[in-house]
This record gives sequence, C-alpha cells and structure tokens, in this order.
Amino acid sequence: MPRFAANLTMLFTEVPFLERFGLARAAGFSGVEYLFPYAWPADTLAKELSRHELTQVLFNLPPGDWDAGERGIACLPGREQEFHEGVQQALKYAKALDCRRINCLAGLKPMDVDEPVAWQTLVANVRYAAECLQAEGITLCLEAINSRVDMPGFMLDTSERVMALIRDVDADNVRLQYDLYHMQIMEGDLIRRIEHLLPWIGHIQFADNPGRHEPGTGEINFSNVFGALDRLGYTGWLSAEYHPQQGTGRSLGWLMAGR
Ligand SMILES: O=C(O)[C@@H](O)C(=O)CO
Ligand SMILES: [Mg+2]
Repeated sequence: MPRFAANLTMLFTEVPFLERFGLARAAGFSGVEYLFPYAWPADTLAKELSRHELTQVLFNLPPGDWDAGERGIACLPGREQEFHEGVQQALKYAKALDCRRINCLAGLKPMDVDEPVAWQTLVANVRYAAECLQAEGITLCLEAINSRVDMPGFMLDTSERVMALIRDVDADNVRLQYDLYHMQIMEGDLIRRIEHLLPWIGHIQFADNPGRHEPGTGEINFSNVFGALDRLGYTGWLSAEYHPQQGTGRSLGWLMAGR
C-alpha cells in the first residue's frame, strides 16, 4: 500500500494552518507537506508534527517573491546569493522537522534572459543546493510543472527537462518530483512514464485533471496508477495536492477506498 501524505497548503483549508495537522492525522494520513514553512517558527511546526505523530515529507526552497508572481529563483541570473541563503534557511527547517526531501522550484524563465544562460544558472544553483543537502543526507527534488495551464514559462515543464538537468548536475541526491496532475497535462502515458522513470523519482504528488481536484473528478484512473506503483515497488510518499471540489472531508473517498 502506498504511503499517503496530505498537502496542507491545499487540503483542510477550512481551518487555520496549524489546525490542519490534527485533521490530516484524524483523516488517516501519516505524512504532511506544504509549500513553505517559513512563515512559522520551526519549533512550532515540529510540535504539531510530534503531537500528531506525522512525518514531514517535503517542503519547497524559498521561491523569491511568490505574491509578485515569482515561482522559484533557481534559473534567475543575479539572484545566486539569495538562492544560497534560501538553501541555508531551508536546511535549518529540514533539520528541525526531520524532513528528508526539499523541492527546488526552478522558476519562470525571464523574457530577456537567453535559455542557455538560464539553464547554466539553474545547473549551478541546483549543484550548490545538492551539495549542501548531501551533507545532511537530504534529497533535492526537482518538480516538472505544467506550462500550459498553471505556470506558463516555467523552466522545467516536462520530465525530460528535469532528467536533462539531473544529468547536467550529476549529483547522487537529486531526484525527479513527479506530479501526476502536471504530467497528465504535459505528457500523459502516466504508467509507462513512471515505469521508465521510477529509479529517478524521489517524490510523487497527485490531483485529477482537468480542474486539479480529488481523484475521481477527472480523467486519471487512480486505482490503476496507484496499483502500478505498488507493482513496481515504489516505496516513497504519495502526496494529495489538490483543491477539494466540495470541502476536504467530502473529497477523501479515494483514501477510504485505499485503506
Ligand atoms: O505542483 C505544485 O504546484 C507544487 O508541488 C509546487 O510546489 C509549486 O506550486
Ligand atoms: Mg506538485
């Protein structure tokens, strides 16, 4: 059986953030993730994890100015110092939360920066982050995010682009973050792609498509995809990262069915 985690940025948003941990545990999740921990003191988050016996599965490196539309700074020339500081900040949180994975958002390629320059900046930054995380035994994840619906201009929008980056960075602790929702939009052929990419997959997230809602609201056959992950021996986490269509409680039928 897969290990399911709840993404607390998207699930249980009916209650304030710190109350979501307890609701996730009560619903049957054993792990949680969220986009960013930085608005809360690390020990506050650690207490919630420990009180509810939850694993912190993943969070993202600082993304730059999210509210202004930035979606990561790893590919932005001139922002290297800020990127390095973000890696150090994330490491402090990862240690306090005993988190074994950190996701690096590549960022949107600026119109006035040539692709090779953005790519080389990305390679150098990811290499730096991988080295820092390696010393702590932490995996650096790189997520492919769809550029058709949610993030036009995102540097890493296919699994092939992430795999090319992993090859260029050439570090042992860098892995693909495979989000079924984004990959259904960009590539489809989910089970065959997972079979091919499995050795490089460090983390999986999911939502149905279209709509980015819970399993059963769209076109993905989740029981077949989860079954394939079991058959292939995937031992990592599967994080529910969707916007519940009619409230979180009513969206969890897939979790009950999987127990
Ligand atoms: O898929 C997503 O949107 C997230 O996993 C993320 O980290 C960036 O928004
Ligand atoms: Mg995702």
